[in-house]
Amino acid sequence: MNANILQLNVDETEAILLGSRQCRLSYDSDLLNLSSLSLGLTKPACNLGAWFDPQLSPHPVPDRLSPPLPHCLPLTVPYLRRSRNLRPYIRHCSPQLFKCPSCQSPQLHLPQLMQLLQNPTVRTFTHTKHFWDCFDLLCVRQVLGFEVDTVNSVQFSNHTGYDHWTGQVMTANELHTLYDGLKLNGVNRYDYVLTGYTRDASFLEMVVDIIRELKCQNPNLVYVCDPVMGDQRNGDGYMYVPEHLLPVYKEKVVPVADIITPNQYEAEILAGKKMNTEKEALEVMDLLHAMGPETVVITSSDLPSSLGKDYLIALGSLRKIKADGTLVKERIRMEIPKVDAVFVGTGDLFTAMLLAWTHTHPNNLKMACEKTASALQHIVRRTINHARGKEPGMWVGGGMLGWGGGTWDGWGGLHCWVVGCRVGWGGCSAEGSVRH
Ligand SMILES: Nc1ncnc2c1ncn2[C@@H]1O[C@H](COP(=O)(O)OP(=O)(O)O)[C@@H](O)[C@H]1O
Ligand code: PXP
Repeated sequence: MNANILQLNVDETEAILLGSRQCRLSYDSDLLNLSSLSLGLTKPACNLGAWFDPQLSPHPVPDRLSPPLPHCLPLTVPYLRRSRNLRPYIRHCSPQLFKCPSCQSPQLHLPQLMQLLQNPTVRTFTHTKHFWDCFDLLCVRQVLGFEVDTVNSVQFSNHTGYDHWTGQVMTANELHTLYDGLKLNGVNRYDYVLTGYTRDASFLEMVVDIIRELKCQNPNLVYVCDPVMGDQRNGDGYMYVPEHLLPVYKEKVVPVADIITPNQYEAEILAGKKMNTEKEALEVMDLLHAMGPETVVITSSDLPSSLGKDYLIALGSLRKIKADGTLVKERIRMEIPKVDAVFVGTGDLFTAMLLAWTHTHPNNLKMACEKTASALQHIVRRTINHARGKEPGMWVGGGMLGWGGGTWDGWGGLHCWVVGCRVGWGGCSAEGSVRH
């Protein structure tokens, strides 16, 4: 767990039992014994998908798990391979057992990325295969089991943090045409809409119109807005979208959003107030709540951390009035170990993860934020290790999957619409994402 930067949550530790039906049925105890840990199993779930990552293989292999883990897992693979839906994902899988050279304990080696999807189908009208969107979509759709339709709000050569970039910006008319297609087919019912980078004011206004319409279709729709506008560089804020987008976000977009995920700079310009202290940060979040959203998460800030300068602070705030009229308020502060590099697109990933985890923990913002931050931490560390040559390529699969390790139940048929950008041509390599 330490190696994967996870903390044991005593209230909610998730365990997964893999094996043939016979093997699973033979395990009838309510307690799972793992080395010195005993986990009580309260809510079994089955057939939800499985992720294997060699980085996660327990070390040393616990000897009190029954049946022993090294025997159980290789048995599982042929069993899973028999399922028609799962076969394509595991046909290259050849699990092997080998002995750890140092301690001689049995180790299980599985291919680095093996994913079994709960909902393998996807209705996608604009397919994106490029880095950041690919990352977010993989994250939400493939790893966490959502069906996602994507719209490329822009298609750029690279991130706009670079000195030069080229590409196309989608117009409001083009977005409307796509949406019309969905409407004509009667497939415009979504559970979530997530928007990220956009740089055209009329496009943003069209997004708002569409969200209003989608909310009529499904009054429970949750709109998650990452108001991507700018960031701090060397202590000064700067915009990477045209400045006239700010009033559109303030007056039109944020008021229809349910969850917003600005960074410190974006929170300050939206609220029209600087946050130099935690007290001011809480005031900024209150101002943002007053604009509309029930949930505000400031994804990073340079507020001082009690743990020292190597930590960055993220803040969350939930403010909602329940049906009985009572006001629910929750504030969260996370101290996140800083990795000494500048990452781009982490905000996108944070928002995608938060969407997924608030879905799983609708009444527990703290848990959703912790799981999101944990994933981000794992991924930025792997990214930097890879960039420094300490880890092999294709970290994306291992990084994302390494952190999950749980079971997810009850996620059938959710639809999510992502309006974001398509950036870069580098495929899933880490180099494109780190600027020193
Ligand atoms: N240098 C870093 N070290 C550790 N974590 C980081 C770093 N940069 C980003 N992150 C992670 O990514 C999340 C979002 O980053 P942030 O910079 O706020 O996004 P953006 O400015 O792109 O919206 C943070 O909450 C943190 O978990
Ligand atoms: N520029 C473009 C083209 C982007 O796609 C994004 C992320 O969506 C950004 C800037 C903002 O990136 P960051 O998450 O690093 O703030």
